[in-house]
Amino acid sequence: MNISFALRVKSSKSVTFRLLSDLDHHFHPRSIQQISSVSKLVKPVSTIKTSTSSLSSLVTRNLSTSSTYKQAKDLSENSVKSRKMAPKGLTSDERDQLLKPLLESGWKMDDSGRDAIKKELVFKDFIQAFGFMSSVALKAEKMNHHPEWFNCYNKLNILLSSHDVNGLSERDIKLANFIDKAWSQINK
Ligand SMILES: C[C@H](O)[C@H](O)[C@H]1CNC2=NC(N)=NC(=O)C2=N1
Repeated sequence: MNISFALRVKSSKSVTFRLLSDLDHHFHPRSIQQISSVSKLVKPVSTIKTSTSSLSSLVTRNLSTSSTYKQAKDLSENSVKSRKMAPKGLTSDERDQLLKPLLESGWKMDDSGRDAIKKELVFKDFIQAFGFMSSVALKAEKMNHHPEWFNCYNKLNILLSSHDVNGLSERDIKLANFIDKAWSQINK
């Protein structure tokens, strides 16, 4: 009588062991020895399966309830949020690439020592100046980034800097470019 049994090994291919027995159904000692050495090496798939699933549920159960896990989770979420939210100033590369063209088109570095840019615009009259200010104001509000400006009749002095980084940021570049584009439309 021959007995065969299958064991699923890592490659998930089942390996069949055929146990040979002699006529009076005694298993050859070699077969017994073979089974015991193999069975020590490989757990039956069902055991592996149940242990894996119970292990994973055990881990999940522990993880989700442990306060350390929760703290770690909150910390990582906050750090992602804070990384997203943290305002940053202009890098030196950005100053070369983004600020330089503005300085060549009439913007000047503020001479009070602040890291800020300024520009004076002269309009036909007060109404044109105020209308321009209104269009810039809408953009500033939308960006949540506001100019510091002074208007006297048809003159408008604009200063841009980012209070939250105490200096120039990409938001100032963006608003300055918007202002230049709006100015060019008035002076077509
Ligand atoms: C509370 C409000 O969102 C902040 O003060 C915004 C508003 N507008 C701003 N404008 C400017 N220029 N810099 C800022 O840092 C800034 N921050």
